[in-house]
Amino acid sequence: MTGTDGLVELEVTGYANGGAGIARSGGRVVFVDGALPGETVLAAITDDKHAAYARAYAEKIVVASEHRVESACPAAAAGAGCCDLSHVTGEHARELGASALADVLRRIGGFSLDELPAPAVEALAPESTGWRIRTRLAVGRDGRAGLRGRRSSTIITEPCAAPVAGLLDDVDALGAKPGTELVLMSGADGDRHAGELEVLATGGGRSGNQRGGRRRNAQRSRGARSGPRALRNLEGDDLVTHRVGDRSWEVPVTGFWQAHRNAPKTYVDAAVTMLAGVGVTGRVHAWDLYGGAGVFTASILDRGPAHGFEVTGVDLVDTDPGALAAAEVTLADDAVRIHRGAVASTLPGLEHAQIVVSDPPRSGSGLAVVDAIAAAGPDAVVHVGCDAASFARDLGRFAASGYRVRAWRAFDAFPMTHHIEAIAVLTR
Ligand SMILES: C[S@@+](CC[C@H](N)C(=O)[O-])C[C@H]1O[C@@H](n2cnc3c(N)ncnc32)[C@H](O)[C@@H]1O
Repeated sequence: MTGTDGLVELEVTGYANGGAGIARSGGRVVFVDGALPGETVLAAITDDKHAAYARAYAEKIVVASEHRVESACPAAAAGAGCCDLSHVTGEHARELGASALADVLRRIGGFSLDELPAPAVEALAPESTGWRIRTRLAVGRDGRAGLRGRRSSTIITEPCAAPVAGLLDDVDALGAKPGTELVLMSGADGDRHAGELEVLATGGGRSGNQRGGRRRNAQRSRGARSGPRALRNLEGDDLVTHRVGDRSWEVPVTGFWQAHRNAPKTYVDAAVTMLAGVGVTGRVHAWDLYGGAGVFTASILDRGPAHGFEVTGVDLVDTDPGALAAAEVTLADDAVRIHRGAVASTLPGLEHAQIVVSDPPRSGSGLAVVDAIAAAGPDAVVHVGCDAASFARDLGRFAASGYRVRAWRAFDAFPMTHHIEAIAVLTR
C-alpha cells in the first residue's frame, strides 16, 4: 500500500487507545503513530501483515492539527520511545485520553455511558514535564546512558523531559558500566539515588526456525530483566525515602513506587473519598491487592475514621520483595498481614473483607482474579488501572458479577504519553 518514496498519504480521523491516530486506506484501518485526529500525514507503513489493519508511522505532517506543538521532549523528538504524545498540548492529550477511555469502557467493558458517563482526565500537576521520579536507562558500549529508540534498540542520549529536575543530570559521570542498566530514583527530599543493574546473559542460541528462535530469545531476555539481578550503588542510598501524608517508606531503588511525584497522594485521596461517598461505614476488614509498599493500606487505616469508617485490619498482597520490605517497616505497628505472593494463589486463604483495593500492573487483574474477588463478596471494591483496555475489561467483568460502578475518576498520571490511570469504586 505504499506510494512513491515509500510513504502513503493518510487522513487521520480518529484516535485509538494506545496513542495512534486512526486512518483508512485500501479498505483497511491504519493505526498511525505520531499522527493526530484532523491531520493529513505522509506515513511509512511499519506493519502490513494483517488483513483488517496496518500500522504506520507519520514521517511528515502535511496538514497539522491545531493541537500540535513542538515536542516538549528532546529524547522523544530524537526517536526515543518515552513521550509518545509530547507533540500535543497537555489539555488536548487529556481529551484524547478521555475519548480512548470512553471508547474501551463501551466497547470492551460493555458499559452504557449514557447511564454513567466516562470520567474526564484530570491533571496531576499544572505542567506536563518534570513529573517522573524514577527511570531506567540503558548504558551503551561507549558508556553513555539513554533511552531505547521507539522502533530500534539504538540508545538515545538526548534527555527525556519527563523526569523531575536533577534526575538526569550528568548521568554519564555516574560510572555505570557498558551493557548495564542505570536505575535512577528521586526521594521525597529531591535527593537522587542511582544504581547499576547487571544485565544477565540471555543466550543467543538459535533453535528451530528463526522466527521461533527470536521469540524465545525475547522471552529469555524479558525473563532475565525481571529476575533477580545484582545492583551496584552509584549515588545516594540503596533505600529511597518516600512520603505520603504523615507516613514515610524506605523503598529500594528498584522497588515499586508510583512514577508520578503526585500520584500516591492523589490516588489514596480519591479512593478514601469515593469509599466514603458510596456509604462504607463502621468497622471493616480490607484487602490491599497488588498493594506494593502499602500506600492504600496506610491511607484507609489512617483516614477512614475521619470519613466514617474504621479499618480494623488489612491483608496486603504483592510480589515485589523490595516494596514489601518497606511495607513491613512502615506498617509494623498496624494490624496488617503481609503476604508475599501472587494475588491469584494468595486470595483464597484471606480473611473475609468488606473493602477490597485492587491495583494491578498494566495487564490488569484478569478475569479469574476479578471472579475470585467478586465471589468473596466484599461490600465495596476500589479497582485501579493504568491501562485503559485491561481496566475496562476487568470493570466489565465486575459488572457482570453483580458489582455496579458507583464513582470513577481518571488521571493524567503519565503526562506526554497516551497512558492514563483510572480508579473506580464498585458496590454490590
Ligand atoms: C501498579 S502497582 C501498585 C502498587 C501499589 N498499590 C501502589 O500504589 O504503590 C502494581 C503492583 O502489583 C505487583 N504485582 C504484579 N503482579 C502481581 C501478582 N500477580 N500478584 C501480586 N502482586 C503483583 C507489583 O509488584 C506492583 O507492586
